[in-house]
Amino acid sequence: MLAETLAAIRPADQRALAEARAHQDRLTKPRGSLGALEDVAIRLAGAAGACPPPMPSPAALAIFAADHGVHARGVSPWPQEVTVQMVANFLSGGAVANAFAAQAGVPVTVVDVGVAADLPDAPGLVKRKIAYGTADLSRGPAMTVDQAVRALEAGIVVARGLVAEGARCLIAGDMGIANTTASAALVSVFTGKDPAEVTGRGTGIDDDTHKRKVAVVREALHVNGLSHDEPQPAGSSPSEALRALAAVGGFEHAAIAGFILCGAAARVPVILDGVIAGAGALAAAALDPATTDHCVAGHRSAEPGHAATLDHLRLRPLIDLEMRLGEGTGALLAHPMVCAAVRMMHDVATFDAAGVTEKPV
Ligand SMILES: O=C(O)c1ccc[n+]([C@@H]2O[C@H](COP(=O)([O-])O)[C@@H](O)[C@H]2O)c1
Ligand SMILES: Cc1cc2nc[nH]c2cc1C
Repeated sequence: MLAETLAAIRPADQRALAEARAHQDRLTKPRGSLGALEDVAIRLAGAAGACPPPMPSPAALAIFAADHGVHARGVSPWPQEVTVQMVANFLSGGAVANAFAAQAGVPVTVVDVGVAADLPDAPGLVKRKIAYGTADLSRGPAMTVDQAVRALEAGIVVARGLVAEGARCLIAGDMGIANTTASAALVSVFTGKDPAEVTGRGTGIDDDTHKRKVAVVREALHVNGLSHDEPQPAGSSPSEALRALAAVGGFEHAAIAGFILCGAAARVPVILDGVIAGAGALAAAALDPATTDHCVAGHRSAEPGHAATLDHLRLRPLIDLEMRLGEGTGALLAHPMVCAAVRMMHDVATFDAAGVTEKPV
């Protein structure tokens, strides 16, 4: 299923990109006056291979939840059971993601890919547990390659299902206590930045804990034979990318990578959230660099590894509100902006059609 998905991914269509740029310039507004929104509209035209691109609506949010063996190293101030408790909160509609999703009119699916507890069946819950949390990435590989592939495929299956139900925009969210440690390790490996530059304070840690967290990320790279000095060259070796993802990632990172790959293969745009979704996108891009052409950066998280991620992927975030929650919240806020950008391509009159005089050249 992974190979089939990778084989279906195409880069941005150059003709649609050129057509979209030319169309933008004929619309009744000064050229460039919509700033980054113009880039989003053009980007989605390239991704869809059509100008104007289809409306990225309705959207669907999937929150991938999992636990992390590295929690035992004291890298998060929160107890591990908060992951399963927040899953219950998502399912009963009480989390921030639910409020933002309701505001944006987006349905929420929660996917258990590795929560360290058994979950009862519930509407809105997809059960694809690979294991009860990863192994401690600072002592050895967090996942086997087989587990990583199964998590990637869980993300693909979820994305396929949402697209089959009519979603025309996918939003990737996450939940997993300690997952900013795995994110930092992935960001370091895939961008080549030193762990000290890309390891942040996650849910909020003091200076001593932050020092320990950086050391844990360094150990994780060392023990797994990975180096930030030799980042996985994007796409040049999918098997090395997969090994790196398995070694220092989490089940939710792998599932998010699969979710993004499936969106790209189906030509359905994916709005990325914060550093966890970003780390998943780095892994997806390392498996096939064309994947990024189908992604929009919803926001920039306060987590330092996220800025490094967006720079590496050459993605410009739509929103920067110093948020660092995850769950898909930043991407949900960006969705109406992405829709507005595309609607502009459909609805705005050209200078010719509206009889508005163009600026003399
Ligand atoms: O999305 C982000 O950029 C982000 C930044 C910091 C924290 N989080 C969330 O906080 C949790 C992980 O934080 P921590 O400190 O336990 O590693 C996890 O559930 C994430 O969704 C998310
Ligand atoms: C309460 C809480 C909610 C979250 N949502 C995403 N990560 C989270 C981490 C905590 C601790």
